[in-house]
Order: sequence, then structure tokens, then C-alpha cells
Amino acid sequence: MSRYSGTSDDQHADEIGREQEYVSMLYGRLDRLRDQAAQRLAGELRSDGGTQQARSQRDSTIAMYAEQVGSYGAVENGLCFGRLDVEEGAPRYIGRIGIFDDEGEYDPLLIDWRAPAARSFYLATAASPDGVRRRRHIRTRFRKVVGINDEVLDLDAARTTEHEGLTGEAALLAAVNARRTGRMSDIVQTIQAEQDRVIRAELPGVLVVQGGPGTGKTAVALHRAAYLLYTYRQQLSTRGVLVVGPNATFLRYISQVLPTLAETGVLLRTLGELFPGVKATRSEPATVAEIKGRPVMTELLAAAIRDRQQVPEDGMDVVVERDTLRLDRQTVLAARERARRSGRPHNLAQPLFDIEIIHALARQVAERIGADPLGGENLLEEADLAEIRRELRDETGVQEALAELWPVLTPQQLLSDLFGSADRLAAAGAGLTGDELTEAELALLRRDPEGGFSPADVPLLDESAELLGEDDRSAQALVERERQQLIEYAEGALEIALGSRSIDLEDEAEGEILSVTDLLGADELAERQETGDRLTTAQRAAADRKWAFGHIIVDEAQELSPMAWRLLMRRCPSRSMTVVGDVAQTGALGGAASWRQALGPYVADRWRIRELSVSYRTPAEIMEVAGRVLAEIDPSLEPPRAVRRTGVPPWDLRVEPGELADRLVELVLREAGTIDDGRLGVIVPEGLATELGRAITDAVPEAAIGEHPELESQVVVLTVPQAKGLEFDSVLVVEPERIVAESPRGRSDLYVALTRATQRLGVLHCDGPGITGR
Ligand SMILES: Nc1ncnc2c1ncn2[C@@H]1O[C@H](COP(=O)(O)OP(=O)(O)OP(=O)(O)O)[C@@H](O)[C@H]1O
Repeated sequence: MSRYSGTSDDQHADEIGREQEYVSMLYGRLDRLRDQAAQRLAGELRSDGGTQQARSQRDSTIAMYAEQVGSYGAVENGLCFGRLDVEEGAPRYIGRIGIFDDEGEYDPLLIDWRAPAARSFYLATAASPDGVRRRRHIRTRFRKVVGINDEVLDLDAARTTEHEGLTGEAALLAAVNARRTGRMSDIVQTIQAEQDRVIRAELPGVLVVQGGPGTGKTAVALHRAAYLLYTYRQQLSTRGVLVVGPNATFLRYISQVLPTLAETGVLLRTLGELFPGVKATRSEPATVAEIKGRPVMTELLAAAIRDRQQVPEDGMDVVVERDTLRLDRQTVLAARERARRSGRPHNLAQPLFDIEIIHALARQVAERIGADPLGGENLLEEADLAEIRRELRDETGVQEALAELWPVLTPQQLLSDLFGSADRLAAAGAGLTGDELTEAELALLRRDPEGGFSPADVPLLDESAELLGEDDRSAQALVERERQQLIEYAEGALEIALGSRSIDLEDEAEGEILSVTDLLGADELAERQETGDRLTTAQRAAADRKWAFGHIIVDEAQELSPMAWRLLMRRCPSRSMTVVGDVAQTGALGGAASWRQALGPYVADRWRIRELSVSYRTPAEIMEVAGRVLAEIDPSLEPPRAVRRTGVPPWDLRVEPGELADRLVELVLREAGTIDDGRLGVIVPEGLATELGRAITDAVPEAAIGEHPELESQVVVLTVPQAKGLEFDSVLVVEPERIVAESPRGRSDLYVALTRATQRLGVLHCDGPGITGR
């Protein structure tokens, strides 16, 4: 399909020289743009805000310039990476951002890779050149052009191609063979056609991107976020984009990609971070997490809430001053029915319950103190009754009774109380059938109330918040009080102003009130307003449980439980989502067996799927080994096609159990020596992680181990759940059979472990036949 143009060394050097001139000119423009933005930012920061409205505008201007300064800095490396020579018109230079000539006709000097005019850079082929004669990849280091690769698109070349379907083959192979750094890089220079179609798919609806390991799902998902923000900026800048990843280590691994694409406003979160105010770090067995992920949990939580709406068998006494009032069972039952019938969530129905109980108690008091000694009607009037009710509300005994019968609950309280008590669990689970949740499973949920929450608790907290209803009356009351204060202030000032001027209040009052409040705006109210305004969309979204995102991207989505999907769907009422994963790599017990099963409850069959078929990470030699494991998981699944061979076959080494640690250390040292400044991943069974980690750090002190290993270290020791989504130049897999035995979905975990290497794979095992065949 393509051919590299044959040029002499001199011609090549000339070409590089010419491109250098152009690229230098672009960097000059970039510097000017950055300086301008920095100056404007400094100017805005120096100016005082003026009116409240002006301050708010100034804040968004400051945020805009600050973002511009940041993104002009972030695109420094590889600013311009491509050039298209077309049949008609001047060559088009393609880069990370768009830059225009600010003199004359305002021509594009550099076209943003996301713009329609850049698209043929990724799609044009010899068979379908789309007006393109030549595609050039420009390689730069810092600001220096260090190489160019040309493809001339003509049909003759199409017949001689080796790697069918690849665009920018030389640049692509250079990228996939490059040493890893411990941080994911962007792929903007070498996006392939099947990936481009995913990245540029339209915004609405749920798009599933299914693909085997190393097919670029994560890379594509992040580039799609950048593309959507560019193309639908208006729509998405106010609602924001959320990217959900499997764990904190993975999010750190991908965190550089969007900034280098000049996008800083995307919120990256694990599922465990999606309930503001809760840090879900508690660990728990996979079996417990699986139970918590089942849809039946909604019923369990609803029952747990109903169980908190108490009706004492024998009624209860309420001590008020020196008197004892009686709440009989019937009265409490009637109050509960009333409150439940309102259909409001628990916390919002509480005031109704409260009113019923207070009325019943007030009637008792009235009967005692207002009874007519002559046997006539009660002597108290409605105003007296109202006073009695007011006083009752302030009584500690009444408040305690109300809190016992119908407590206002936070989601955290509800869950801690439920899981902390066998009795509460039994009461909540009483109405469920054994098919939904067995007694033994229910008992597994029991835990120490101390110790915080686990990631699998987060969807349950969210569900509880929905079922309980958030009692934002106090927040609303505060806002209302502030508003009233503002009006009173303004009215007071207006009176003074009016006293000294004779104007017609009818005509002028409204405008006058505004200007007076403006004058008073430098007080604390305005300050509070200012802090609110300065938050970015991502920050506001992170702090707000009910935030509705404009688009959600879910990576490693196969791991999500049904309860996790419920949470995400709540955060995305528009159902504009990109769901990225591989059902063959599902590790979590409660994860998806199919996309239909995961998404069906929310969008029925209104979702579309795109498949990625080429693995850019895993070389053919390693893919053959991994493919055999995949066939054991499901013979109908096809492994992705590897983009290259490395000529380095994967190997097995059988060792005696007593010498595993020593031999592993030897191999770590050997492998580290073969990959220069690349990265070595050692993937171990969970049960051996501490012991082997210690043996390795004794020999290589800078090796990274533990719960959040530093991926930039040359040697990193991890378990399979930690290694998900990551990659290393060389990988050592230790005791594969133990990895299989230990994990809930054994073979899938082994498949993940075997597909983490970009170059070299070795397997160490104590028993069994080995898995690489060498
Ligand atoms: N078009 C491309 N050009 C250059 N490199 C690419 C391209 N596509 C993918 N890669 C590289 O391939 C590697 C694997 O990509 P990525 O991690 O996105 O795959 P994945 O499908 O998410 O894998 P997994 O399912 O194993 O997590 C990354 O190093 C990525 O940069």
C-alpha cells in the first residue's frame, strides 16, 4: 500500500533542513502564544474584580488563560509530527494543537490532529488516497528534527506491502519497539485506521470497544476523550468527561497522556473514588466483593432501611420533664405507614413521621392539662396546642425517641451498622430467597464496623444515598438565610441612599438594590461566591455525588459489577459513554461475562460495538503462547494479530521450590541487564508477593514493590490485579499455576500476565510442564 521514497543521503539531509526551518517557525509561534497567554493571565491576576459579576467573569478568564499557558507548555514535545502533501493546495502540517498565521489571511500553519483536515493523515491508503500524494512522519527531539519517514501513496506499492493495513509503518514500528518508561505515551503520531474510527465515533450513545491485550484500547479511549473535548467543546466543557480506571497505579500510569494532548480538564478516577468524602481502601476477599456487586444488593439495602423504621412490639414510654407519655404500637405503626405512603426516601419522609408522633404526644399532653373538670370539651385552643408541639420538639426525651424510631441516616452509617451487626444483616436479608443470597453469603458480609470502606462498598454507598435521600434542607436553609441577609443589607443601604436623594422608588428600586448590593459585595458573601467560581468543572464534578457527566469513559470495563454499572449510569443520564475492555481478561468474580449482560439493563440493545484486532504491544512469539491459554478460557475467542515479530522466543525455567527466590533474583539481574533503560515487570502470585518482593529488593534495592509500586523504577514486582493494563519491556511470570489457582478467574489472570511484555517473556515454575513449550 505504501512505499518509502528512495532518496540519497544529501537529499534526505536537505529535506530535514527544510522541515527544521518550518518546525522552528512553529516553535517561535508557540513561544509567542504562550507569552501572550502568560501576560494576559498576569494582567487579569493583577486587576481587582469590581462587581460580583465582573469577578466571576474574571475568574473564568483567569482559568482560561491558566489552561492555555499549561497546554502550550504540555505540547512542547512533538509539537509537529506530520505532513501531508496533497494533490491540490499547499502541504498540511499536522500537530498536537492548531496554530494559525496571525498575519494576513489567518492560514493554518499547523493543523490540530483532531480537525477534519488532519484525518487523511491516519486514514489515507494507496488504495484510497483521498487526495494525498505523500504522508510524512517528522521525528523531533526537543525542538530538533531528527528524522523523516515518507510514504508515497501509489497503487504499485500497494501490491508489495508486508504489513497490510498499517499506516506510517516505520514510525509505528519505531514507537512499539521503543523502550518503556513506566508512563504511558500518547499515540497521536501513529493512530491506525481501526483506532481512528473509534476515536472519532460520534458522541451520543454507548460505544463498546472490545479488543484483546495490547490492541490500544486504553490509548484509544484517552485519545477519544481528547477528540470529543475538541469537537464537542461547548457541550462537554460544562458537564465534563470522566475516565474510570481499575486502580490508582493504573491511573498514575496513564495520567500523562491527556496533558500531552493539551487536555487537562478530564477527571480520572477509580470506582472507589466516586463517593465524595469516602476513601475506599479497605481490602476484602474477592468472594465478598462479588456478593456486594450483585443486583440483589438494592433489595438488601432497601430492606435494611425499612428495618431502621422501628415499631416497638409493646410501644414505648417518652419522658417529658417529670411526666411520662406513652406511644403505643398502633400510634407508631400509623405514623410509619403515613410516612412510608408518601413515597419519599427515608430521610425525606422522616419529617412526616415526626409530625405524626409529635401530634400524638401533644394530644396526650392536652388531654392531661386541658381537660375540663366539668366534663366539657378540652379547654385548650389550637394556638395552645401549637405551643405544646413546639415545646415537645425541644424535649430531649422526644428527640431520642424519634431518633430511635426513624433515625436520619447517612449512607456511611447505614452500611457500617448493617455490616457490623449479624442481627441487622439477618433482618435485612429475611425477605430474600436463597437463590438471590444464601444465609452463608449473607454471613460473609459481616465485618468489624471499624476499618472504613472497600471499593465494592462504594456502589452500595451510592445506592444507599439514593434510597435514603439526601437531606439538603440545612444547606438550602443556609442559602436562604444568606439571601435574606443580602436583601436586608441592601434594603438598609437603600433606605440611607433614598434618604439623601429624592427619587421615585417605584421606578428605581430594582436597579438600586442591585447597585447597593454590588457596593457591599466585598464582604464575606462575595468571597464565598468567588471560591465557588474558581473551581474547574472537574473539581466541582469530583466533589458532587450527583454530578451528571457529559461523557464517561470506562477502561477495563469487564471488571465492573452490576452494582458498579448502576452507579456509573446514574452519573451519566445522557448515556453517552465509551466502554473499553476485553471480556476474556475478566478477573473479578462479579465482572462481565458479556457486554450484553453488563449493559442490557440500562440501554437494552441500544449500544454499538467496535472491535480492535491488532496487538501493538505483544509480539507474535508471545502471542502464540498467550493464545493457547486463551483457547483454554474459551476456544471460540480469537487472540489479536501481533503487529510484529521480535525474534526472541519466550522461555520456561523449572526450578526446585527451595531455590525459587534465589533463581528469580538471578534472572531479575540478568533481564534488567538486557533491557538497558527499559522496564522489567515481575508478576508473582499474591501469596508469594511479600517473600519474593523482599528477596528482589535485597538484591536490587531500588526495585518497586508493595501496594502502589512506583512504575518508573526499572524493576517492578506486582500481582496480576496490579499489572492490569500495564506493560514492560521484559516480563517474568512466576509460578503460573499458583496464579491460576489463587485467582477467582484463574486462566484469565494468567492470560493477562502473559500479555504484559513488549519484547521478552520468561516463566519460572516449580512444577507442571511449563507453558511456553521451551
Ligand atoms: N497506533 C499505535 N501506535 C503506537 N503505539 C500504539 C498504538 N496503539 C497502541 N499502541 C501501544 O500499544 C501498547 C498497548 O496499548 P494499550 O495499553 O492501550 O492496550 P490495551 O488494549 O488497553 O491493552 P490491555 O487490554 O492489555 O490493557 C501501548 O504501549 C500503546 O502505546
